[in-house]
Formats: sequence, C-alpha cells, structure tokens
Amino acid sequence: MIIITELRGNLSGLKNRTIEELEELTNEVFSSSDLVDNNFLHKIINKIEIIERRLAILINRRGEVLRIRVGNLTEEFFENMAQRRSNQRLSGLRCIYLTFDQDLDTKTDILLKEYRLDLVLHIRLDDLQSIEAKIHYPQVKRGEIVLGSKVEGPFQVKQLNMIDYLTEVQSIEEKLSKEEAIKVQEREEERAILVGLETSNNKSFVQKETLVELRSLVQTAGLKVAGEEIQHREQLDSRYYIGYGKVKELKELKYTLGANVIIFDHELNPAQQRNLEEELEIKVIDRTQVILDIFAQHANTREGKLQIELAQLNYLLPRLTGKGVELSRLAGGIGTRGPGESKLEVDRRRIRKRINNLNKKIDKAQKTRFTQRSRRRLPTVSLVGYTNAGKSTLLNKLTSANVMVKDELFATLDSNTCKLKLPIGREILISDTVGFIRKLPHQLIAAFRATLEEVEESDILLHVVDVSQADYEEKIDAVLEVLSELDVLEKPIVTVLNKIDMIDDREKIKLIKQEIEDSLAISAVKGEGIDKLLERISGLVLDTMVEIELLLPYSDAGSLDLIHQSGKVIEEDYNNKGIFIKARVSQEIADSVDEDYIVSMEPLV
Ligand SMILES: Nc1nc2c(ncn2[C@@H]2O[C@H](COP(=O)(O)OP(=O)(O)OP(=O)(O)O)[C@@H](O)[C@H]2O)c(=O)[nH]1
Ligand SMILES: [Mg+2]
Repeated sequence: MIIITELRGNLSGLKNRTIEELEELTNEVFSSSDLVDNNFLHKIINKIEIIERRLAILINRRGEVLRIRVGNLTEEFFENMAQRRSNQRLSGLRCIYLTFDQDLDTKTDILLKEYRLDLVLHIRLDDLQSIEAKIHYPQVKRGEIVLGSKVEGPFQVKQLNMIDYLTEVQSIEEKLSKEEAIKVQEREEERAILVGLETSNNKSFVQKETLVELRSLVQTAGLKVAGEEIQHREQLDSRYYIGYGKVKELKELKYTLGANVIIFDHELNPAQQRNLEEELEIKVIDRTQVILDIFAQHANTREGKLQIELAQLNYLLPRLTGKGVELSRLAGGIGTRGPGESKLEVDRRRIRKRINNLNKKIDKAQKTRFTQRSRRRLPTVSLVGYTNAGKSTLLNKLTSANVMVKDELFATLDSNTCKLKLPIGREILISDTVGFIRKLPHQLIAAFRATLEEVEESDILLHVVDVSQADYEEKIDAVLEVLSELDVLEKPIVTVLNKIDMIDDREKIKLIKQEIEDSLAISAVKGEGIDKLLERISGLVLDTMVEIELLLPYSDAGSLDLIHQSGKVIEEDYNNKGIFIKARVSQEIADSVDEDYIVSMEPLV
C-alpha cells in the first residue's frame, strides 16, 4: 500500500535543512502497539526547539506517520483524509499535537468529535525541562461521540510508550456499537439552532420578528431552541442559502450548543437542503416543515389528518434523492412525524402510491362534507386572522363557548362553530378558524381548506388583528394573501383591531382605525368594544342575506346561473310550471331578479 505522506502548514521562514528533516520524519513508521515512538518524539521535540512553532502529527493504527503540519491544528489538517464511514467505529487515526501553551481549547474537542479521532495526544512544551503530555479520548454518550473529551494524564514523555491506548480505543468503539442500537429506540431531546437571513429586500425588523415567531413555532412543535443566528447578506446563496462562511460557523456551533437540528426561517429548495445537510452533517429543516409538523401533531379530524399527510409527502418527495439510508438516519423527530404512519415512508415509489391513495380518500371525504354542509341555514360569520391574534378569545367572549385560548401559535387547529344570538334577537353561526401565518407553506393551503371551507362558505368575515404588535401591518397582508387565495375577498370583511388594552396611546388606536377601512377597535379580554362589534355584525347580517323562493321559467337560465354562482341553493325542483328554487342570496342578487318570478323573500335574521 502506498502511504501518501505530507508536510503542511506555514513553512515560510524555515531553513531548507529543517524542512528536509521534517519531511524525512513524515516517513517514519513505528510499532503499531506504541502510542508514540520515543525516538521519533525526541527528534520532533528537537525540531520544535528550532522552529518555535506548534506542530501536529497524524498517525494511523499501523504506526505510520501520515501528515505533519507546522502551525495550529485545524480542519485543514484533516482535508481529504480517507475516513471510515461507520458510525460504530472511530477513524483509526490519532493526532499528536505539540504546543507551548496551557491546555487545549474546545476547538480540539470539536476536531476530535468531527473526525472521529482515536485520540489527541497533547504535548506541552512550555517548560522544556519537564515536558507534560495528556491524552484526550473521545467521549461516547447514547451511542454517539459527544463534545468534551475524556482526559488522561499528565504523563512524562518516557511513560508514553507504556500506555495501552489500543485497549481504551477498542472499549470506546465497543460502547459506540452497543449503544447505537439503543439510540434508535430512545429518542433524544431535539435541540435546534434557528437561522435567518437578512437580505437587502428583507427588512431587518421583519426578519427579527419572523425569527421570534419561528422560535414560538419550534417550541410549539416541542423542541428546545439552543441558539439563533441571523446572517446579513446582499443576496441569498443559491447553493447553501446562507454564505459558506456562515455554514462553517454553524458547523462549530452545533457542537458548542449541543444542537441536533438546524432550522431555517425560509423555505429551502431540495438542493439547498441537501447541500446543507451534507456539509453540516446534521438534520436541516425549514420553516415549512416545522409548520407541517405542528399540524401533523395536532390535526383532529379525519380529513385534516389525510390532508396533512398529503402535504408532508408532497414536501418530502422532491427531497428524496434515492438516499433512503441517509433519510432513515433522519427519520423520527421533527419533520418526519406524521399522522398516518408512525414514521413517514422513505421509499419514493411507495410515497407516490400513498399520495394517490390519499388524494382518493380526500376526494371522498370532501364529497360527504359538501352534502352535510348544504343543509346549514343560519347566516354564518367566520373569525379569521393571524395566529395568536385573539380569535378564540373573541369567540369565547361573544358566545359562552369554551374554546381553548393559549399564548401559543396555532392553539386552534380545527374550527369551532357556535350559535350566537344577536341583540336583534336572531341567531347566527360563528366559527373560529385556524390562524394564518406568514410564509404559509403552499402545500398547506389545501390542508387549510378543510377547515377554511367555513370561511369560503361564510357570509361575513371578521378579520381579527393583534394591533399591539409592531408588525401588525405585515400580518394583515399575510392574512389578506391567504384570503385572496381562498377567493373570499369579495365578502364583507370587518377588521377587528384587538388587544387595544395593551396600547396606552388612545390617539394611536384612533389613527390605525382611520387608516384601515371598515375597522373596529376592541379588547376581547376586557370586553371593550364588543357591543359595537355586535351591532356591526347585526347590521351586516340584515344587509346581506335573504332567503328567496323563486319560480323561474325555463327560458331564464341566466338568473339560475347567477344564483348558483353567488348564492346557496337549498332546494331545486324542475316541474312543469318551471324551475322552483329556494336559495340564500345577498339582497343585491335578490334585487336583480325579475319581481314576477319571486314567490317569497324573507330576511334571514
Ligand atoms: N391583552 C390582551 N390579550 C389578548 C386579547 N385577546 C387575546 N389575548 C391573548 O392573546 C393570546 C392568544 O389568544 P387566542 O384567542 O388563543 O388567539 P387565536 O387567534 O385563537 O390564536 P390561534 O388559535 O393560535 O391561531 C392569549 O394569550 C390571549 O389571552 C386582548 O384583547 N388583550
Ligand atoms: Mg385559537
């Protein structure tokens, strides 16, 4: 076997003779059972006295010297080093590091872990009369090498070749392989580093707010947040999303913070996610996956569950690149928890089949839902808005409902519908819905639809806004975007400015009210403004809906179409006198129908 030996590092200023001698030393081979050959060590120490620089030496288990580096021990020293890939073994390489300082810093521990070294033998030369050596072995916990080495020593140089390092290394490897099996069963706590990117078209206060929001999301998903990083950069990087320098920083941070997952505040494309995962050797997920995960954990209805699983699979599919093994490494934990299976599938063919299956099931579920819904008669109002705006609190205030209210994102994931008696004496239905969020994964819109169908079918929308938040305008926009996707912007929308009890400056509230068309200020908790809101709802209900019975001649198909498109048909009967229709429509539509055809028209309230 050819051993490639090299001399690296900063050689400038060294005499040619010294360089030659160092090069010679890279060809040394000593007995495989020796930690280090005494003779060799003396030669090296002699050289160091001349060059007065740190020195690192890499040796394999056969006792062959592979590399010598003049200068600090860094990642560069291990570049292109063939490594054993097995998780249950160490690399079979050990490192001797000669320095003049006190102790080694965490950087060495990081390298020890990162390159799965057998050990680092640290030799301190600050006092040449009594040179001290310590051995840093990797530490294993729950089948994994963890940061922080087990240190033995100090030893005298002459004691070193008596140390049975191999037995120690073998016992570490034994621990690795034995506990690997346990690790799979025992899910360790997930600790995440959150990463945001601030570019020139992404305002910094918005990035800060969305990172705060991501933190809540991640906590809602049940993870611990170990750290947060925001990078400032002109543009995003197509390969890694963030800059390569930051990627390297994260690589160290994951050890120092003890993180096992890195979560990006932006949707990563499949290639970026893969590149990051390969480079960082850690699970990398994005905001979308966190949101999907929360929904997966919380979905209650059967259709909701099916929709979430579908959204997750659609998200995962382009991210599988035939590396099933690697993915199974990542399986379990955030991003792969699913409602359908205990563990999401990792096989592409099976995923496609499952997607097909899910689509069919969802179709069927939707059909049943439609027939159930069309029996509904009362006018309906939906509470929509950003998550944590106070929708459920308002519902509870308006009705005697007891919907869970929490200072947590996505406290409500299924809609709750309650009856509400208006001051004018008529009943309406009022629904609380799932909250919206910025950068809502588009895969989720369909899943939202199941609950948001309430919104699509309701007559009036109350858009609840938490105006005590600095970024309430961005949140309004995010909500309007989803409403526009649902194609419901045509409905009457009242903007309910909530949590005004948290704003001391009454003038400010006034100004916001003036700025936003059709808005009302309330405090759902204190009850302030609720009367006005009820009056407003009553007015709109009276305005908008009538129940109408028509007998249309077969020749007037135009009106029939109109009612189908814009109203709710309750009964439709084709008889010999014409087409009989009973429908709920807006007053406007009712007014446009030829009076002669109207059998009866009643306000709904
Ligand atoms: N100070 C104050 N806090 C409020 C008000 N309304 C709601 N909150 C608080 O805001 C938090 C969120 O309220 P929820 O009613 O759960 O909000 P939501 O819009 O239903 O949230 P999701 O279901 O998670 O989308 C809770 O801690 C409430 O107590 C208010 O008028 N004033
Ligand atoms: Mg809620």
